[in-house]
Amino acid sequence: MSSLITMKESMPFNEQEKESFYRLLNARRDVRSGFLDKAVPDNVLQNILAAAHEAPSVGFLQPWNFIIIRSQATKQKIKEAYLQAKETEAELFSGARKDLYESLKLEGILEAPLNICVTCDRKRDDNNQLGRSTQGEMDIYSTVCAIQNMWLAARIEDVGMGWVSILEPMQIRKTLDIPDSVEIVAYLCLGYVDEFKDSPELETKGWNKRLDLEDLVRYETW
Ligand SMILES: Cc1cc2c(cc1C)N(C[C@H](O)[C@H](O)[C@H](O)COP(=O)(O)O)c1[nH]c(=O)[nH]c(=O)c1N2
Repeated sequence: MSSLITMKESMPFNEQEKESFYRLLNARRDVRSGFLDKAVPDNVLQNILAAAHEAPSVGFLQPWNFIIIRSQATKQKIKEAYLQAKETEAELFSGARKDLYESLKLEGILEAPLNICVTCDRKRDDNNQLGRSTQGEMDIYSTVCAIQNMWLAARIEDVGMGWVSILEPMQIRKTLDIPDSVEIVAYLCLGYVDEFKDSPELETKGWNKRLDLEDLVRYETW
């Protein structure tokens, strides 16, 4: 594990560090294509997982698990599940919107050397209700915080990461033998890539635009 990750820092961040951090936020991308045939070394994977494990979690539950998938046979089953789910999702669109949907590359399951399924154990530390007695889904939100940390760590390690949610959770559960009490939060594809794009692909391909931040911020009440 990298010493950078375990180092406890009480010092404020200097200007260069701040600049790097904001550059990282800006440079993070969801990556679904351009995966290279190059393995992610164990120490790099460890850094990404350690970053996830640094995430905040309600009641300090740390409700996450990470299933590391390298088997091409398993990936193939997940890819089939994706194709099924995508066919159903495509029915939601018509005309030019459907054509655009069909033209998008929305996963990199087979090409990415590494797939990771991130789960939330809903029974972990069951008696520890701190922070979630009124909002029971806080353990899931905590797991999403871990995934965002992975996204950032992957980017700084030069590893592309994409989130594939066009999947029926039941199919993932069956393929990966995940117990019922464990919620599937994310299916991720990771690997070195030929490039990180400057902007979200869904923006450059005309699916959606980045909203103006000022339109989203309200003061005092809704
Ligand atoms: C919870 C969740 C689930 C998904 C995604 C994201 C998140 C947060 N995204 C990626 C999404 O399209 C992407 O984040 C946005 O388009 C913005 O692009 P950047 O992430 O900034 O590159 C995504 N992309 C995709 O091609 N297939 C998918 O199934 C999903 N699923």
